[in-house]
This record gives sequence, structure tokens and C-alpha cells, in this order.
Amino acid sequence: MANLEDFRVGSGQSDVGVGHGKDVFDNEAHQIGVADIKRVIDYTDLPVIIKGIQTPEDALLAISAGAQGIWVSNHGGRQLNGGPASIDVLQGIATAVNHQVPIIFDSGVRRGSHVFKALASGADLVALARPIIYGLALGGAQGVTDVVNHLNHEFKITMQLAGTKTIADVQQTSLVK
Ligand SMILES: Cc1cc2nc3c(=O)[nH]c(=O)nc-3n(C[C@H](O)[C@H](O)[C@H](O)COP(=O)(O)O)c2cc1C
Repeated sequence: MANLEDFRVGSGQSDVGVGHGKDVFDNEAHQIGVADIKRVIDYTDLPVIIKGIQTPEDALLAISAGAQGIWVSNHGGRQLNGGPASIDVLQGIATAVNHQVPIIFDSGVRRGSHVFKALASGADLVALARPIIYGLALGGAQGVTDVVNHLNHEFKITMQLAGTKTIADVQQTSLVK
């Protein structure tokens, strides 16, 4: 893609067996760091949010590079299958980030109570992937609407049962492990 030509790096000879030597999968391109984040930020006027953050250290590195948001998430599970569950690392990352930038969370959100727990663990926004895709596959646009409505309904019930009236109330809730 023409827009990505400037980002071609490395020898093009991958030795990790993924992508068979195409640039973006090149071994050297796997060592993405602060300089790469700064380069993307310089390249665009859009806000840059770093996805796949799993440690407080990486969150702070991304913020120091100028990231305007952190996305606590996995990478699809097919790469490092033994990585931690994102919900287990969320609270530690949120404590370290300390509201410097918004935190988006996804990975395994299936019920309204999961949305509640993610917000109470430090997320500002909760995202979904597979439930939306399943809804789309089963029922098209209506299927997606149904999935979102169902989660909203469950989330509201959880809010009521927990005695919380607003999202801010949810975010101030203490969870017991
Ligand atoms: C088949 C598949 C491939 C994915 N590939 C990537 C990827 O290449 N990079 C990435 O950051 N996340 C990837 N993800 C993770 C999603 O972007 C998203 O974070 C995750 O699916 C959210 O969790 P949920 O599906 O449980 O809602 C992938 C997810 C799936 C299901």
C-alpha cells in the first residue's frame, strides 16, 4: 500500500517463519518501540492509541512517546497463547497510567457484568470484537444491534444491583478478588 511505503524496514528476509519475508512481518519490524510510535504520531494528525498493552511499563512508554490512549488487549491469541488475561493486568496498568490518557479495554467481554468489572478496574471505554462478529454472522445488522442491546440491558441490571447510578459511580466501585 502506497501509504505504508515509508514504513518499510528491514531486509525483507524474515527468519521467524511468519509472512515469508514480507516487510511488515520482517524480523526487524517485530522490534517496534517508542521511536516507531513517535514516527506514526509525526505522520498523522489523528489521535494515536496503542493497542495490545499488557504491562504498566509499556503503557508508560507509549504515553512518553506521545500516545493519546492505551488499549489494554490481547493480540488475537494465536501468537502468544500463554499471555495473561487482559482483565488481570488492567488494574495495574490503570494505576500506573493514573488518568494521563483514556484506557480502552477489550478481550473476552461477553456479559454486562464483564463491562462493569472492566470499568471498575480502570477502563474508560469497553470494546467488543467477537460478539459483534457473531451477531453479524447470525443476524446481520439486526444481530449486531441485538448483541449491543443485550449487553446494555445486562449492564444496567448489574449497575442497579451494585447500587451505581452513573458510569463514574461504576468506575469508583471497589472490586473484591
Ligand atoms: C481472529 C482474530 C484475529 C485477531 N488479530 C489481531 C491482530 O492481528 N492484532 C491485534 O491487535 N488484535 C487482534 N485480534 C484481537 C482483536 O482485535 C480484539 O482485541 C479482541 O478480539 C477483543 O476480544 P473479544 O473478541 O473477546 O471481544 C484478533 C482477534 C481475533 C478473533
